[in-house]
Amino acid sequence: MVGIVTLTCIGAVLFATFNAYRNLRNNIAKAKKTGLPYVLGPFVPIGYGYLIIAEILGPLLRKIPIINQWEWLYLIDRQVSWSAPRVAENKYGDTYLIVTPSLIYLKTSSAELGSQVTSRKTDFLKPVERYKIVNLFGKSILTQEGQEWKRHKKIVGPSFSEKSNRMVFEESLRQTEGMVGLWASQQKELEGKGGGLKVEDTAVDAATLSLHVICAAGFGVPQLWPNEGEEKLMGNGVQGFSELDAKGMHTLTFKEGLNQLLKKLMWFVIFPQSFLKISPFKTHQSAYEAFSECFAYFHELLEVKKKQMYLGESDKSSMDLLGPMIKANEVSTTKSQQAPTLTTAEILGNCFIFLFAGHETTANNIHYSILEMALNPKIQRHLQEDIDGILGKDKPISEWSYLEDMPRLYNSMVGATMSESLRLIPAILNIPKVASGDQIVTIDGRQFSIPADTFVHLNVVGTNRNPRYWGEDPEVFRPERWLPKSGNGVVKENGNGVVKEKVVADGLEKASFESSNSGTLVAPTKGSYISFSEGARACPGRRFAQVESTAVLSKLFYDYSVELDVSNFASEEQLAKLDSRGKREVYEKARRRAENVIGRSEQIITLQMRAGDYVPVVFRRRGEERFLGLYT
Ligand code: HEM
Repeated sequence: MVGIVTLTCIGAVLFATFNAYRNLRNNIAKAKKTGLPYVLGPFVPIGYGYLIIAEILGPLLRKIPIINQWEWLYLIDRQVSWSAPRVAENKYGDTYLIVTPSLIYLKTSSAELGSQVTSRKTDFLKPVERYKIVNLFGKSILTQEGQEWKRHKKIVGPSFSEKSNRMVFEESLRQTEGMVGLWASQQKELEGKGGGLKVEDTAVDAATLSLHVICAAGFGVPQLWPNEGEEKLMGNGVQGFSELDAKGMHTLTFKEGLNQLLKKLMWFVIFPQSFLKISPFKTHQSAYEAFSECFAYFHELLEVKKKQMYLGESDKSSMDLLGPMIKANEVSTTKSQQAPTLTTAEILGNCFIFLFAGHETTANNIHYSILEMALNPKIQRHLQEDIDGILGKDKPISEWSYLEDMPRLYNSMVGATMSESLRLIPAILNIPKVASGDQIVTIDGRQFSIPADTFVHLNVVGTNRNPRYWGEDPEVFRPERWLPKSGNGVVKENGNGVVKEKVVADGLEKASFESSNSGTLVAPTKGSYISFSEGARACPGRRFAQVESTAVLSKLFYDYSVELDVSNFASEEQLAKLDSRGKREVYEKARRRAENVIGRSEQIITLQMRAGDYVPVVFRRRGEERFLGLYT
């Protein structure tokens, strides 16, 4: 008996090995035909199984002599585009393949190829089966392809309107005041004595702020900071959603539920919900609790909103992201054949996707932009000069105008700063696509045939830092490159390496902030700035995020300057004895540490600082800076 089992096992292994060998040979033949450079390997970290194997096996194999020379080992590091930007591209060129027995993988940092991939939406599909995990509440625009995606897009797309952008602007300003109010309440004694507002980890507060903005502008349920009273809601709160304590049968507040679910989402990747529900581990139980609380809240929210619509309050500003979906749901329940419809589960699915796709991404952009300002005092001063020039002195946020001020702020150093920050530190490292059949593409005037089912990764960092499009200093944080007429270092190409004239403003900026009379930001070469992706599947929340970041950064830097906290490198007494040069040396130490910490960032869902990493900063009232004046 044992003999038969052993023989069967050996037979199965031999068969699998032979099959793998045969497939590899086939794939090598296809790869050779493309004419693109390729590297061989047993697998690529696509899919959770391979990802886990790569995470465990990669570091082990990299320690073994001779084996550690294998290029493949470095290419499969899922952080490689961030941790070693453009190293592979410098060796193989902007486009290369990894060939394995199970698939051909293509990675590209070419704007020309990227544009073809994103614009040929039926030739290169989104591998939506890999996004299934976020179908926790129902299918959504993110997790659908083809006709189904079109149906979602038709309904969800109009949610991102100018009306909702205006709400985002106003809410972001209010929330920035709320966040600063929290910092001030935590350290009253420091401010006013020139001590400033010390913030240990800006990422945490930026995440809360961003969640508050989506809750209010997206779902009409404004939120409070812990130090604020309910009077701050000015009657706009929604019972059961806006309070600081859980009400009724709920064990978590709406905000706690969302926060907890977004933080613990990875558990739903690893285990089925049914297991998390009965798991003896606390962290699993709280992940499940967050899910079921959110499920209940989303249902209740729909009811509240439907009631508002029924009562003729559909124009209430809070209807924006949800309104079009609820209307489509009403159509679906009345079985009208005319308009596209959405089921209740699909509305919940899309609500969750807005939170999932829009919350951490925007928060990270705000967080890293603030840190870049602390690292680059001269740029910070330029930013503040622009803000002052646009807003004048002492303008309360109630007088900031979305139509007048927003476009001017966006098209100034403010928009330039967040765009530059997102160019160098994008939220997502790779944008995945799959070739739906053999596809002919053109790169530098040559045609290549990409085999069917090739898995494509558009390398966001590799593209955004490609010297071909970004001039001689693509690694340098230089927001001025986005401003027109500044020797901006954005190279316009026609795809054959021929430099064309510089062009300003892509369609989006023009359409979005059209009342601008202050010029527009430089539009990079098509396909060379892909932090929001491009084409039909580009981020629909782009303007939402841009408006939010613009408002937050403008308000913060209108009132405050940010400096790195140097208390780990010199005490107050030591600082008092130092001359300018000595103080600058201390600041440089803090800068080196901060750059190190930022460099260690990693992509879990989005690119963010590692758990336990943070860069403490101090916000000081304008005119009370300690270190910025040392950099003239
Ligand atoms: C700085 C902030 C943001 C960045 C960098 C960003 C980036 C992206 C990228 C790269 C994609 C394409 C992903 C892919 O193809 O795999 C995407 C898709 C998406 N984003 Fe954003 N996003 C941001 C903010 C937002 C916001 C605020 C929302 C909503 C409120 C949002 C909603 C979505 C949705 C629904 C999709 C899926 C679109 C589709 O598949 O058709 N994003 N985003």
